Amino acid sequence: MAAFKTIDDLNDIAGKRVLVRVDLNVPVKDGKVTDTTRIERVAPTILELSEKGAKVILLAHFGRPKDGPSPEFSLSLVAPSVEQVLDHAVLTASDCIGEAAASAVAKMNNGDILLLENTRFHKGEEKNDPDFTKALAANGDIYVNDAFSAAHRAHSSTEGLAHHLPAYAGRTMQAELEALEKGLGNPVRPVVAIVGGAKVSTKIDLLTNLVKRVDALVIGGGMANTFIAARGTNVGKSLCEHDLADTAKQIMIEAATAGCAIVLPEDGVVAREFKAGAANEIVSIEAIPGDAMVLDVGPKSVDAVKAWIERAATLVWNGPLGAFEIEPFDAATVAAARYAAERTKAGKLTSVAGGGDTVSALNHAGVAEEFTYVSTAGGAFLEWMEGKELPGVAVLSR
Ligand SMILES: Nc1ncnc2c1ncn2[C@@H]1O[C@H](COP(=O)(O)OP(=O)(O)OP(=O)(O)O)[C@@H](O)[C@H]1O
Ligand SMILES: O=C(O)[C@H](O)COP(=O)(O)O
Repeated sequence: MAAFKTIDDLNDIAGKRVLVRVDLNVPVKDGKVTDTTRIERVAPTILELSEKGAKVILLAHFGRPKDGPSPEFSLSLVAPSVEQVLDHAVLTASDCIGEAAASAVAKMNNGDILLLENTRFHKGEEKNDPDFTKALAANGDIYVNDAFSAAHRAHSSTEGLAHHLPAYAGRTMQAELEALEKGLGNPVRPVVAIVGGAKVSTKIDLLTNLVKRVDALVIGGGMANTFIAARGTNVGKSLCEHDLADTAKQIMIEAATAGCAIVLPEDGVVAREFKAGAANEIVSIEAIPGDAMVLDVGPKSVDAVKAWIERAATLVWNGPLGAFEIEPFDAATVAAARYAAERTKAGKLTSVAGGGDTVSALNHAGVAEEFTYVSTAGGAFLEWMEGKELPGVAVLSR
């Protein structure tokens, strides 16, 4: 039995007003949605509830408006894409509470889908203000949260509502929680984590939590330079947070105490310019030229990463191994991603990945679909990997 109620626990919902919190915080350029992934993820929940005859009322935030309503942050920009992805009419209302919302809800027929305006147009949303939460709750009989990627926020629409209405996890929330449980909650061992990306400073909590939870931690990307420098190795002009040497040492000590192997690059691909096609060479990590920077881990390191993936039953991944946006410094990330996908397809590995750049890197490698689960959440995925309790998830727990 799931640790939280899901749509499977909902019976006889025809005619019921179901408030569904979704994450429609999608990228928009020149007034058009440029990536509909998040809408596609919540579509199954919306359509399932609509098919069961519920009046489906969507609640979402969009951007970070500071001073109340503004056209730039209006969900009316996103509504046409929601309609397109759902292939179903989507009604809209000019507010998420008050008369505008109430009259739009009153006009709904069973199975209709209504998108209310940006919840963050009201200050009460981010304050989780009880009066605002009550005003939202007035339009619903049931609350379904399908916005894992906003679950690290204790806001009225992500947390507060669950105290006012019977609360259930939507299909995407359910899938995300089940995948994350397999990744770190109750994983099959050995568990290997790959953490890369630019800086240690943004991922200290993540690294500190992981060394206690996984059997091996592979560190790549720019952040590996900080660990290598902390060991006393010269990293030339590489991206490196020298002031975090003590933090890196402490993480290595904690890993040793917990029995977690730390895997650092043995070689690197160095260049003198941060640009696509820059002249480059492979060097041992102990011999980085003083005027060069490491932009990717080298072939020996890739072999070591693959060997760890081969040993692993579970892989969690956040952050690319190199500057994957500029070729040829995408090579290690692409090779490791493809190998993890191959092992997953062969049924040997459970692979869970998340993070904005990580998802782009897996898409670039052409294997995002082949991982066991790729999270569309940014901050929420990281906080979950850091071992923090997510308020929007905690409140759904049975
Ligand atoms: N050796 C390197 N030198 C400089 N930059 C690097 C290096 N390796 C990786 N990067 C950069 O790290 C960035 C990705 O790191 P980040 O930590 O942001 O990933 P993420 O956690 O998946 O993404 P997000 O923060 O968007 O969720 C990329 O822009 C990449 O170019
Ligand atoms: O885009 C996201 O990660 C979520 O929608 C949360 O948005 P926020 O960081 O503005 O709360």
